[in-house]
Amino acid sequence: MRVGVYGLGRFGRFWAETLGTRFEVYGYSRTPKAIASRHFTLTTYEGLLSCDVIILCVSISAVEEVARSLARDLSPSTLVMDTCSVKTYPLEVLSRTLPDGIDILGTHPMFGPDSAREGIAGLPIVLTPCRVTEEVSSFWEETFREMGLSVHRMTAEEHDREAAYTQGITHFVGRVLGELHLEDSPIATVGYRKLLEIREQTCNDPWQLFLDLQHYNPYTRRMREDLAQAFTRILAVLDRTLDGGADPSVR
Ligand SMILES: O=C(O)C(=O)C[C@]1(C(=O)O)C=C[C@@H](O)C=C1
Repeated sequence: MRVGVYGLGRFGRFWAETLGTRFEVYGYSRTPKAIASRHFTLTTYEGLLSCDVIILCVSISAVEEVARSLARDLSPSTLVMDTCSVKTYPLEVLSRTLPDGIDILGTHPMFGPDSAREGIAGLPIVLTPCRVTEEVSSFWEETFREMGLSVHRMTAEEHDREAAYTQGITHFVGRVLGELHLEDSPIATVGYRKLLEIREQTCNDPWQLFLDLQHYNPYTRRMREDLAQAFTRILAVLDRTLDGGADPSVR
């Protein structure tokens, strides 16, 4: 099976290398800067089109444009797999844009080059079958299991609802911490070090990922509002207890 990876940014490169240990992987990048790797072969757009499976590793906001060009050029029965950090929006775009004969399987590897530095064993991946036979979905589910991943099948809606309050909240808090220019300290507590780690990991990702996570997941707005209200509630409790002398155990 020839597996094509469309997009060789930080994640695309990492995923092409990881899959290249099991499959014949061809990496395609629209920017001419892409560098070859031991585990995959660089290819042209035409080379990518000849693959049996094409894995999209592009930003969420680029999916529509990429899908439009693939829709014109793909041969029937190709499997297109996305890897976006949200699921409802890209799967809606792919089903609307790609012709009927093209299979679509949604995935979200819940890790990247930073979080999988020690390997991918035990890390979660979400599988959202969209327009694909059960046989193909099961093949990839089994493949990811054999690679040591923890596979979770869920609908796009279930994924986005849950991811808003797990990944979405983490990136939001990480970016807020990034605004504070916090420094390491010789007396740093374990908890503080964890905060710095969250800042590093989230701010290391492209700014576009942050924007797209907050924009294209329909549940992140609510998460941000909940967070803002929680912040305000805690400040109000402090104001009441510190300034008014109220009992601090009463909230
Ligand atoms: O390991 C990294 O580099 C990541 O940032 C991975 C990370 C995350 O931890 O939020 C970022 C985007 C993907 O959707 C999944 C996971």
